[in-house]
Amino acid sequence: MLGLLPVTSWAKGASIGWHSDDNREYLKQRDFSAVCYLNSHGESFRGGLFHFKDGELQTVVPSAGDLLIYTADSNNIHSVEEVTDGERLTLTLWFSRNSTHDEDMKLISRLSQIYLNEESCRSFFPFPAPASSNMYLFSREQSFHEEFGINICFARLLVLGFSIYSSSDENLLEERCDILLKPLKLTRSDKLLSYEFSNILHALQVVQYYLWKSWDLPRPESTLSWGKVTELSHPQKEKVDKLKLALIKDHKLAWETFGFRCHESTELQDFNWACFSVAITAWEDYTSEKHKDLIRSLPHWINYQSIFCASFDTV
Ligand SMILES: O=C(O)CCC(=O)C(=O)O
Ligand SMILES: [Fe+2]
Repeated sequence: MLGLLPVTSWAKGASIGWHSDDNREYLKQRDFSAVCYLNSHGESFRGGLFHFKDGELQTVVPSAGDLLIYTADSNNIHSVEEVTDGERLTLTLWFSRNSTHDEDMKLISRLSQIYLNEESCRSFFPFPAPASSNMYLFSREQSFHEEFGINICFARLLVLGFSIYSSSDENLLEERCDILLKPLKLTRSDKLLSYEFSNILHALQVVQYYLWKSWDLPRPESTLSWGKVTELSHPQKEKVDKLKLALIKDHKLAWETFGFRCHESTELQDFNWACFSVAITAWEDYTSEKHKDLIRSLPHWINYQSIFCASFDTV
């Protein structure tokens, strides 16, 4: 029986002190923990070493593909050193002996509700629905107040050289982050792409996809397949700056948190809107393929009451 959190990103500054993984009343169902390291210490990040408090194995140096398994109780108190540079990526899983805590079934039932309803199946559009806007607030203080922090989606785009234009009313700026949950456009070096993204997550995912796949994407046609690019007018520029000021209260924090990724900006140096426009379509194709896979697999998952069907065939 399995519980999992999706990929965890440990940005610079992240750490966790001594703890066991079942150290809260609501975590008592955890029997075993498994951490799969998705990238390597020394290559992708510095710091972030894993330590056991007791026992023979004291320190684990994360290396891509390694899986660390231990009991979730106080026999295995552990900690993670502060990440001092780069981004540490892990996949964390918890196993329970108690089947009532099986998260597969919860997820399958949720997915069935969404996808076995024909109406929602037909109306599917592969754009991510953002969570509430304060989910994306980050600040140095524990209390994530928008007066001090940064909006992490916006900060990530900013560090990669993009900014955002929203044609929404001026007074929407008052609502700050909520503006990012509405349709918006991307700008870069005073140029504006007329294509309208559904929301900030849509824009961010296309940018990430472009960074990931830019070498594999088909060559752009001479004209942009999505919208056109214009020079930002003076009033538009003012609006872009106003939004930036409203969403990034702590500029230094934005760079500290995401700036290490700047090697990616070399890929963005000869940025080409036509290529980017190809990425918009390619991303849409990619996500709708994933969606089709999910619909195809769902009956099988329901049948087996599990998403992760391990095969025990001997080689
Ligand atoms: O990422 C790791 O190495 C361990 C993470 C951890 O201790 C936890 O998530 O409870
Ligand atoms: Fe832990």
